Amino acid sequence: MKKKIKVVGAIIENTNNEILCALRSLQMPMPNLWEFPGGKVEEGENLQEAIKREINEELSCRVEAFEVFNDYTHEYDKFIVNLITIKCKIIEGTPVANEHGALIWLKRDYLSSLNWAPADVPAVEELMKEINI
Ligand SMILES: Nc1nc2c([nH]c(=O)n2[C@H]2C[C@H](O)[C@@H](COP(=O)(O)OP(=O)(O)OP(=O)(O)O)O2)c(=O)[nH]1
Repeated sequence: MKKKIKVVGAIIENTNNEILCALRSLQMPMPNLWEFPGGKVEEGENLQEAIKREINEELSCRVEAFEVFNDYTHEYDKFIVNLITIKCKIIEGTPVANEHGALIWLKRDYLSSLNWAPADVPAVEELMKEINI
């Protein structure tokens, strides 16, 4: 049976209404795909705790986590990912790519120009449907 992992991803928007997109590095599994920064939820952690910890580790900044934005399960060849995206706001620091190949801020309209991890596609589509200011 395939292993199922629970993963949280942060949807971080800046004051220009751009979304933070992160490129998985060549050292990571599933390299060269774009994702929402985050990672696996550890045992005993709630989603909010997990996303704050992951963002601190990966981007060296602190976020406030709001509501769940999208919850989608995707079956990859070797495992199943339940990706839960959460809207977040940076409350301290500026994102630094400690682990990712690149970080970019993109307006919603351009999100589909990136090659996203398959589990992220529904969240990306939902974001693109949100009203652009
Ligand atoms: N972080 C993140 N992972 C995603 C997304 N979409 C998606 O399919 N994944 C997959 C890639 C990985 O197989 C898995 C998350 O693993 P990870 O390697 O980022 O998690 P982690 O930081 O806890 O890693 P680790 O050091 O414990 O191995 O979920 C996404 O938007 N963000």
